[in-house]
Amino acid sequence: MVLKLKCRAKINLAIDVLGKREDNYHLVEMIMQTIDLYDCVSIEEINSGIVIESENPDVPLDSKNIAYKAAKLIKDKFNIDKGIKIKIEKNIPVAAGLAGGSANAGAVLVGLNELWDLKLGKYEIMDMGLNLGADVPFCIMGGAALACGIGEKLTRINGLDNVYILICKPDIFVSTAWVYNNLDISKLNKRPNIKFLLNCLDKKDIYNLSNNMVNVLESVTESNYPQIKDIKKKMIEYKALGSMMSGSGPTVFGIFDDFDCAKHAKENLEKLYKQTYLVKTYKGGIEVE
Ligand SMILES: C[C@](O)(CO)[C@H](O)COP(=O)(O)OP(=O)(O)OC[C@H]1O[C@@H](n2ccc(N)nc2=O)[C@H](O)[C@@H]1O
Ligand SMILES: Nc1ncnc2c1ncn2[C@@H]1O[C@H](COP(=O)(O)OP(=O)(O)OP(=O)(O)O)[C@@H](O)[C@H]1O
Repeated sequence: MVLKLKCRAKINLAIDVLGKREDNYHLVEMIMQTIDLYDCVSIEEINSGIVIESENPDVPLDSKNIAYKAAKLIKDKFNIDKGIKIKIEKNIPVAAGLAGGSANAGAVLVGLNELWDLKLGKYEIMDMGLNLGADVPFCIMGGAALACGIGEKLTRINGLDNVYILICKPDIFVSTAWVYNNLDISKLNKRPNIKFLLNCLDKKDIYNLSNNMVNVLESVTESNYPQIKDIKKKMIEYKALGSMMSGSGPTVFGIFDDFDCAKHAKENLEKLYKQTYLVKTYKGGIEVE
């Protein structure tokens, strides 16, 4: 039996960093939003081992793949001696700040729970996901959330409802660890007002939301990669209500209230940056087909 799952990318509408834990992970306050840009992950039982298949050359096919780690975690925890073949059809840009790998890992946990009838509840799966990465629990939950702790303490919130999001990823590689390690918390001059932004979401005021988004990681990535400023400037020129870097970057997103403006922006940005996608925000998370 082959089980097929869709797993979606996220953007961050706000990121604040409040401190650092002893293990060097940072304490954050973030607004997370799922978007309808998804990878298709199919899983199939085999006799032994963990096999990863993907046609995208940027996706590792060995134990470095976070989907491999997810399968190993389940196999070890439940002493399962059967193997698994995981096929990843990538649509989410890799190393983008969109949590594509985390979404794949989430899909494997959700899929194996079903395939092997493990009877884990959603929160148990999310807890297991945290062992793989800070973004994994949110990818499993989906929709929109306020994320605290290192990103795992999630409170469901009213998110953006069917709003156009233009995603634009410059062709550069940014390491999440490098960005966090180069952030000087004592020197942050602009921080998000999370309460205000949550209030905007409650009132469906996407104009004030778009104008007041802040990601404190942006200045770190931006200082090394001028493309980020360039894309943000162009998004606004093309009439985005607001534009910001997602996660640790380098993807920049723009929020649009008008389809024609969003389409025009896409057509122009993709001449310079080929990984440009026009999508909408999404209410769900991982879905079994
Ligand atoms: C930037 C975001 O994508 C925003 O949603 C997340 O905070 C990062 O989540 P992620 O990529 O799932 O993070 P992980 O794979 O767990 O960690 C990658 C690296 O990022 C740093 N890291 C991550 C999350 C966090 N709260 N503090 C950190 O300092 C750590 O150096 C870690 O070694
Ligand atoms: N299943 C996977 N899909 C994509 N990349 C993967 C996967 N497994 C491991 N990787 C490795 O992880 C790195 C980060 O990829 P990913 O697409 O998850 O980044 P991201 O969007 O920045 O994630 P996040 O926002 O959670 O930090 C890549 O450089 C890639 O080599």
